[in-house]
Amino acid sequence: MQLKPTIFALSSGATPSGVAVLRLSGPDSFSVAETLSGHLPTPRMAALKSIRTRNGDLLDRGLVLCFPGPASFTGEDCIEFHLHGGRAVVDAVSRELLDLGIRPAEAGEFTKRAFENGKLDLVEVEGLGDLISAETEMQRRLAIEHTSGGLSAVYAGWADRLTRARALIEAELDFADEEDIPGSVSDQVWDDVERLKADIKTQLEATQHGAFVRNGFRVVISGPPNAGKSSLLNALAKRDVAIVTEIAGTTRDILEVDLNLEGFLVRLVDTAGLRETEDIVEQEGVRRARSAIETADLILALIPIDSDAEWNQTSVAAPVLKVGTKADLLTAPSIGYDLVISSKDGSGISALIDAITSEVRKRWNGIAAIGPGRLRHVQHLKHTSFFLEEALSGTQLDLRAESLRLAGECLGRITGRVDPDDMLGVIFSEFCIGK
Ligand SMILES: Nc1nc2c(ncn2[C@@H]2O[C@H](COP(=O)(O)OP(=O)(O)OP(=O)(O)O)[C@@H](O)[C@H]2O)c(=O)[nH]1
Ligand SMILES: [K+]
Ligand SMILES: [Mg+2]
Repeated sequence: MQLKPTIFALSSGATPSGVAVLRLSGPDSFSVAETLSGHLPTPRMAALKSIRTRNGDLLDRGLVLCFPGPASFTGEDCIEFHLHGGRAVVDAVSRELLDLGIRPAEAGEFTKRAFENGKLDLVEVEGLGDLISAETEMQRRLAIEHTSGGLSAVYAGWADRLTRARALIEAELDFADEEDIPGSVSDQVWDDVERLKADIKTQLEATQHGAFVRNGFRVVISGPPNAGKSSLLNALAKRDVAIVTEIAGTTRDILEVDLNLEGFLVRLVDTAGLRETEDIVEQEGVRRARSAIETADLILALIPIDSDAEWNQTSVAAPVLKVGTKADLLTAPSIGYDLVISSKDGSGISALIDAITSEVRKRWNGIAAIGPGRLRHVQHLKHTSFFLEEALSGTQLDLRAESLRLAGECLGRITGRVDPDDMLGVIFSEFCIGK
């Protein structure tokens, strides 16, 4: 293992806090920890220690843990100091570490080392990032799947199948004249490649679905100017996020507020009122509003119940809820709306939240499996299946084998491990070529 500089960082949240965890990783971790806190405890066992400067001044008393590499998070020797979580305490110990030649870690540097030392693959790294930033229960569940290696194992299994297929095809190419190679392994290989392609198609769909858990279910609030869109956003957010005035054309930028509905991230999007206008700032607002509608999972089409405006955006893909607004202004029954609300007196708001939640559920129930929802995975999976199709439809065996190789490479990019040398091992285990 290549030796890198020793780094440290505050790994717990912002100070002040009950406990602050300072983490060190790298070849000098143990010697530095010994300088500060004396004899190190048994690996992975916490010990209460006095932490002192080199002059013997007491900085704090706290727990010290050591994790010898490679069985540590980063794969390097690691130390954790569990200090009292005061800013001055953390600063004093950090200063001492700097004086001892340890440098502050860059963002993600511990995880980067874990990846470089083979402790985590890219899928697990992404899962870890998602887990740390997870705000809803569904995001947590999705992320924990991907940190614990479940998905990596699926990809690794596919990579193995591809490697095997390629090895068999190349063996057929190389040793076609020899007698002890089974007549035609091709049929069996291509059957499996066909199955793999189907598996990847399923995974691709699941991965695209994951975007909805990871990035949120986008609910776009649309309608004519002054429909009460920003008022509704504020009512749902329970705070004054958007400017509300009686002037038509108040909102121009896209405004987003996140809600957590039954464990799902729901992203509410307030938009400019749709109308023809000479004002170039408002024109840009309307353009943004239209593009928000195109990426919506659900559209709330707001129309004041005392107006004769209509929702006429016909070519949208997402489901549309027609919401009559300003219900407090009219007592007569209103028809033609899915729901009627008043942001002023709050009527209908909880029914609207129920309706949004039920749309989220509907969407969720239509999903058989869920993947990480990352564009990177989607792209690599698409490329993989492109090359599988090339391999399946090709006529020349050597070119088909090359397509399998390219497919394997695309798959390998997902986990960050492209393993070209796996080939020989498989060839030798399948055939006794050397005899
Ligand atoms: N009586 C009543 N007035 C409302 C209600 N909701 C909004 N308004 C008023 O309608 C006007 C427009 O509200 P906004 O929330 O700014 O409407 P908007 O759709 O965001 O308007 P633009 O951003 O200009 O497109 C304001 O004067 C609000 O106070 C409501 O439920 N009842
Ligand atoms: K307005
Ligand atoms: Mg507005």
